[in-house]
Amino acid sequence: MPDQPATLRRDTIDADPDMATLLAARPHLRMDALDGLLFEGVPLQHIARETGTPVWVTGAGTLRARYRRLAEAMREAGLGARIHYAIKANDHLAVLRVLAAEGAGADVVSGGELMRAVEAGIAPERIVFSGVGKTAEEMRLALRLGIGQLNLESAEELSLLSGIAEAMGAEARVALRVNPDVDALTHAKISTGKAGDKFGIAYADAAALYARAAALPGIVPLGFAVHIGSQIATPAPFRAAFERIAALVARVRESGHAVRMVDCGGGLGISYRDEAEGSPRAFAGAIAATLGGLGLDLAIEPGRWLVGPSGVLLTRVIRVKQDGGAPPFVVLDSAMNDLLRPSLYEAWHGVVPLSAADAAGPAAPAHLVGPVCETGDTLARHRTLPLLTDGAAVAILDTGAYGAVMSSTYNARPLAAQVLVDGERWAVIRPRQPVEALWRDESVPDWIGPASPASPAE
Ligand SMILES: Cc1ncc(COP(=O)(O)O)c(C=O)c1O
Ligand SMILES: N[C@@H](CCCC[NH3+])C(=O)O
Repeated sequence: MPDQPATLRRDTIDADPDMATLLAARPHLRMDALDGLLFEGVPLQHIARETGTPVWVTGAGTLRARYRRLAEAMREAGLGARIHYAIKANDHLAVLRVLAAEGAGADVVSGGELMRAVEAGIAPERIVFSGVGKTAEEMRLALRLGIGQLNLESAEELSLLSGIAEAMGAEARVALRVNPDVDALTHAKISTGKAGDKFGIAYADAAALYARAAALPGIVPLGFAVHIGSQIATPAPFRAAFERIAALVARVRESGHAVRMVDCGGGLGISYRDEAEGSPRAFAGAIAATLGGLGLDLAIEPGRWLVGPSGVLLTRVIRVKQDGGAPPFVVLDSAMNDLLRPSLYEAWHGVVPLSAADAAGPAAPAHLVGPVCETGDTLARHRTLPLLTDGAAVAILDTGAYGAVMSSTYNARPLAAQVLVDGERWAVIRPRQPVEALWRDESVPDWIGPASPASPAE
């Protein structure tokens, strides 16, 4: 009889793909005999030494190359689809600027993201505002700025927006986000298009709501939007969702309403370990096969696929804590407050030493954990990794999406520095947060009084 549930007893070690295999799949990374791990043209050990660790590194050249691959796949499929980068994945102004220079618009989910996108120079008419909880204030801001489109997720939101637009004498260009009830075949926490998920308007209600939107003051219905989830590896779920949207478009048009556009959302997955990377061609093919011949303006909202592989997190070993005969705990100077994905989704990220000197021996079982006071504070658990000793520096791969943006300062850990690499150049794009910044905006009411000089027992 097991004395604990199986999930708690897990002690098997997953074999990591070898480093050569990991690097071969990532053309922006290369191990050089002299300079160690190069990101584009920059030795990562220089960055780790000069800025300290942990530090997030993003590659501008890599971002551009990925954007171009995606845009090319859309063109090849005969789709003039606009690309609205989902800035939640990585909203640093420099990242936004690099992608905007390539022609990207933005998909935002808050007033803050809207203001960030505008601050980065993205024209408001190239911005789409999604999300289930837009406030009246955010709607006013969007209309005041002249946003391109609001993707609405409920009848309640539609009524509110109509009233606000009418009062402002504005016209809100709107798409209805539909929940197609399709299984995205991804992690349950990042599935968004199944009935019961909080996102989108129930498929059965969408046609009637569109007709209502057409009759409401201040509302210009453009079409529909769909986004079924994130980290989707195969085209089948996309295709299933787009087929349902195509049927909806036909039905709504038959009833006499114009449908001009469909926003096909994001969700294209990347290869973290050895899974297949989501294919832009297959994604574009799924759109073309279902929505391509309908005379629609098309748009997509990719996040992870563009930025995920374009970033790494550099971190250093504080100490190796032996655990009897069990795999040691390699305690890093980064933690779940920096990179939350492994703790939140048991996500797997590749780990590569920054140079030969950072690997003290052949691969051995280990758990890579952070210093945060949580058992779940793990970055790479149950792994076989090159032998890491105190002071060794490693890169945690594919952290460009949902990495720095999901950081917190839990355990009074300041936000890590950020660096942008571009070919052989690099620059700090956000310094490490000074620890004093953590309490700079806090105040203690006068009536609380000073701290006691000694404890009551003394
Ligand atoms: C509405 C919407 N669009 C786009 C995205 C971007 O998704 P991904 O990063 O998986 O491409 C998301 C996040 O899941 C989203 O909620
Ligand atoms: N944060 C998630 C993705 C959420 C996508 C946004 N709806 C991840 O890291 O995988």
